[in-house]
Amino acid sequence: MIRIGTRRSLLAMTQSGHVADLIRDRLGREVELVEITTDGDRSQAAGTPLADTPASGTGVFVSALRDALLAGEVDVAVHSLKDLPTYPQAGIALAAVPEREDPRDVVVARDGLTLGELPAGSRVGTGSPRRAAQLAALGLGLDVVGVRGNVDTRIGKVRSGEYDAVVLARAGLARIGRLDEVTETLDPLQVLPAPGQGALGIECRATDELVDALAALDDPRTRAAVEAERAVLATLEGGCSAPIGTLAEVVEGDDGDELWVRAVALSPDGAVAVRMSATGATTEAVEVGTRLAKEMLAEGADALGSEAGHDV
Ligand SMILES: NCc1[nH]cc(CCC(=O)O)c1CC(=O)O
Repeated sequence: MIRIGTRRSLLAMTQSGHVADLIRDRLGREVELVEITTDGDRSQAAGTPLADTPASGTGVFVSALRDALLAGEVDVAVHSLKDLPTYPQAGIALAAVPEREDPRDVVVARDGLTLGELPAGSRVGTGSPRRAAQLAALGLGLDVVGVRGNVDTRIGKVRSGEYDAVVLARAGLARIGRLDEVTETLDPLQVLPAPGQGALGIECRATDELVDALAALDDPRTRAAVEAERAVLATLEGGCSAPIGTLAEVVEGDDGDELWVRAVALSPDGAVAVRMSATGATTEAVEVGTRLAKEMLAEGADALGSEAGHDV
């Protein structure tokens, strides 16, 4: 019996349930979901929501699941990959990255509108410096305002008229069956997603026999893409604190599959951006991402500061 530790939120339960199905179908093993209540959940219940990925350090949600793994209370933890820090955690293995959902950001706006149709001064909610900077860079005169809470809470602020629109990850809406709320899917040409967005990270204890078994759930194309994106993030984080968007895709090259990686680093107000791309072998994902980020730092990304630091 494999025990999967999960938070109680709808998105977490859906993601854990999806991985439970994969383990049953592909490994033929029995699975049980074990609920883990985190400090973050308690503080949300008490009415003071925390950011699930603070500007520095590992998010409270990620930490609680890893603690349960290391204590032997559960055998597997499922995370949104974009919530996982780039540096490894002692004793924990990232055993599998299954096939990714659509990584793009989407708009949920009043009256079925797109960003371009919203009048200047419209209130657009996002808690992410990456989204805020890229929205500002569109030059539409939108009023970008902070928003916290789960997906339902955020959509509710559009329904109630408090905001004209919110920007969210398409993958989160897809997983909880709310894609019908989407009024526009943002082209990565304009808004690049967070590193790892739309992908899941499946962790287990590094010494567990499960490391080898779970490898069967790994999708090599997704793994290559997210390794490149996380290398971009890790390298840029070392040299600047600007909001970052990046997307790696496996595309058809002259000699078969190759990785195509796009990335942007922006000043927090979106006024200055360094936007570049790189291609390379799918087997050299980390190298491609690292090289791209180093070029971006040399092109001025190192001077794009943000007190808010990194968020998703
Ligand atoms: N930090 C919030 C978070 N973490 C993962 C997702 C969505 C699912 C994903 O990107 O895999 C979201 C919500 C959002 O950004 O809209």
